[in-house]
Amino acid sequence: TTPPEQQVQVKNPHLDTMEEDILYHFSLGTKTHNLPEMFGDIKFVCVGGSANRMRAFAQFIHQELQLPGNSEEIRDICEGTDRYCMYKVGPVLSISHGMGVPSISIMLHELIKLLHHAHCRDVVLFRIGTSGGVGLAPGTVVISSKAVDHSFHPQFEQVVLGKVITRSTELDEGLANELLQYSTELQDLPTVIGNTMCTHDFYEGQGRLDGALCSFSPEEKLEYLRKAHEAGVRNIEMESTVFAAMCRVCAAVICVTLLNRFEGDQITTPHDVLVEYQQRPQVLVSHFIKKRLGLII
Ligand SMILES: O=P(O)(O)O[C@@H]1C[C@H](O)[C@@H](CO)O1
Ligand SMILES: O=c1cc[nH]c(=O)[nH]1
Repeated sequence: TTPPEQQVQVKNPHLDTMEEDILYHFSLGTKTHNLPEMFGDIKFVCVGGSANRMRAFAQFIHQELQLPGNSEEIRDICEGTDRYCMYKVGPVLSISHGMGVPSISIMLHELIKLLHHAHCRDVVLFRIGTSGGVGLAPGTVVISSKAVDHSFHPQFEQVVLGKVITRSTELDEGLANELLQYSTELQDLPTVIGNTMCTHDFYEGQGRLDGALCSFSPEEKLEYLRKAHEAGVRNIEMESTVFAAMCRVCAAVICVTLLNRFEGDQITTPHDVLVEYQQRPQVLVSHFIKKRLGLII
C-alpha cells in the first residue's frame, strides 16, 4: 500500500493570519509570485553550502533526467538577491545555504514556507555537503544516521525569547538505509552510515590545531576525536543538526569526507580530486531520484 500523501508542514499558527508572506532572502513572495505554479511539482529538494556546487548539481540532474533545453542556461530563481542561489530542474530544487547553522537555518525557514505556500506534497530533502572524516578514508560518503552536537547528543539547541529550547535531530532511518543500498549499485562510491557531528566553527570548534586561535594540545584534540568516534561519529560538518531538527521526516544528510581528521587538519587534497569527491553525494542522490521517478529499476 502507498503511504498517504504528506503536505509540507509549517508549525506556526501566525502564518495563517498574514495577508502576504515575503520570503526576503529568496527575493520571492506570496503576492509577487505564483508559488504553486512555480514550485507545486517539486518532489526533491537538495541543499548544500556552495552556490557553484548547487548550480553544478542542477546542471547534472538536468542531464541525468534528460530534460529538454540547455543545462548551461539554467536560471537562478533567486537572482534578485545574492544571499542564496536556487535552481529548479523538473521536480528537483537545488539551493545553496552558505556556511554554518544560522545561514542554513534562515534558508530552511523560507524553504519550508515556500513548499507550504506552493502546496507541495511528498517532498524528500537532502543536504549534500562536505565534511571532515573521523577514522575514514578521504572520499568516503557518510549518510547520517543522526546529527549530533558537540557533546554527541542528538539534539539542536536554539535560543528563543532568551531561553534555550531543544529539538530532536533524529533522521529518517528508512531513507538512510535505502540510500546505502543504492550506493552499492554505483562504482567508486565508498559509503557508510554513521553519526554526523555538527559544530559552530571549522577550526577550534572541530578540534583543529591550525586556526588563528588554539587553546588545546594535540593530545587533547586526539582524545576528543577518539571520544567522538566511540560515540559513533564518522564525520564533522556545520549544518546537520538544524537541518535534521527542521526537516526530519523524509530528510537525509549525505556528506563526503575531504580528509581523515585523525591524520591532520589542513585540506591538502588537489583541487580536481576535491571536485570529484564533491560529486559523490550528487551521484548518489541522482541515482535515488531516478529510482523514485521510475527512470531506472
Ligand atoms: O555544504 P558544505 O560543503 O558547505 O558543508 C561543510 C560545512 C561548512 O559549511 C563548510 C566548511 O568548509 O563545509
Ligand atoms: O573538516 C571539514 C571539512 C569540510 N567541512 C567541515 O565542516 N569540516
